[in-house]
Amino acid sequence: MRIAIIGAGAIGGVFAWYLAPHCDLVIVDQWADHVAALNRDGLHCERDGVTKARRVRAVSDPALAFPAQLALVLVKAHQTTWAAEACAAALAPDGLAYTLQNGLGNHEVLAAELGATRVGQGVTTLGGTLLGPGRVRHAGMGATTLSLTPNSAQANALADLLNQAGLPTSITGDLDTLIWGKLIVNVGINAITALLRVRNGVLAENSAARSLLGAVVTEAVGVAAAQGITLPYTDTVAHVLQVARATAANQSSMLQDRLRGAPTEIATINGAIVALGAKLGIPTPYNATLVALITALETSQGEGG
Ligand SMILES: NC(=O)C1=CN([C@@H]2O[C@H](COP(=O)(O)OP(=O)(O)OC[C@H]3O[C@@H](n4cnc5c(N)ncnc54)[C@H](OP(=O)(O)O)[C@@H]3O)[C@@H](O)[C@H]2O)C=CC1
Ligand SMILES: CC(C)(CO)C(=O)C(=O)O
Repeated sequence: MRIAIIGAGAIGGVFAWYLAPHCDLVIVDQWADHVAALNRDGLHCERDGVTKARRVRAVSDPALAFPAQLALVLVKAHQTTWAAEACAAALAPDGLAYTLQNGLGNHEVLAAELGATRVGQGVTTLGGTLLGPGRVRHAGMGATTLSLTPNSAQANALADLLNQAGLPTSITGDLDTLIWGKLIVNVGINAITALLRVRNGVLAENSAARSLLGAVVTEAVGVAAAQGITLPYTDTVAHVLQVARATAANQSSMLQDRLRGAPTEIATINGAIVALGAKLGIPTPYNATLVALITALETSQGEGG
């Protein structure tokens, strides 16, 4: 089976490293130095202090990945429009794209380009860090869950392949619970750690940060409830704090973006809560404030910010 990894940053790189010996894998990435290093030296993955390299094929032109049966979309949200076009060029006419990105709205961008019957969705709790061109760190093994839709046979084939490659994967028919379960963790942790410039564990230890996290998460729970979405845990704030403790030493992905001056995924995380809240008539002032602060930081670069 030919699989295209669209975006081999931190998490795309980890998926690529595990999948490489198990399928005909092609990495599609816009970062020319990364593509060159991958083709020249292989993909280096560090785990628990040990680094191993695997041979991979990487391309900048998505048409060179054609005809892929499956594309795993693992770019940051601001690159999803590019990823949708890359999928259209890389996929065989009956090929499917699966997005495992965080946040809301990426599925819709892909579906607008490919058609909803060619886009699946999932979440992953794997942890990854991009170390440099051709180099990633696998920061933690986690579960990946894929939607049964739009094609159960393809979903099962992909899950089998990922399990065979050593990445624990299951399938769900309840996509909303899956997506919102992960979204609310990111809503509670990412923007606050990025603003405070702290690792995740601080949110559980510091009482002021903890109560801010509680307020932000409670708004998101209200937005989920208003849509009839069942969350996968009963005490949502306690769950998010537990994730902050479990990933205490991590720099959240939004903090990492801020530290390297890259665009964040604020619009598809806290911004999605604000947009849906406005549509449903639910006030979300804490989330709106986080969106405004992160947006101000992003747009003040070069202005003494
Ligand atoms: N990292 C994680 O542990 C997890 C991430 N996710 C989600 O997966 C998706 C992808 O995230 P992630 O893999 O973290 O993204 P990364 O920030 O690691 O990489 C995304 C892209 O950023 C560009 N890039 C990164 N570093 C550099 C650099 N130093 N110089 C130039 N370009 C650079 C590359 O884009 P380009 O090719 O355009 O240059 C790269 O493909 C997101 O939706 C994220 O929320 C989900 C679960 C866990
Ligand atoms: C779970 C968490 C918060 C881990 O850092 C994450 O998904 C992220 O940083 O985006």
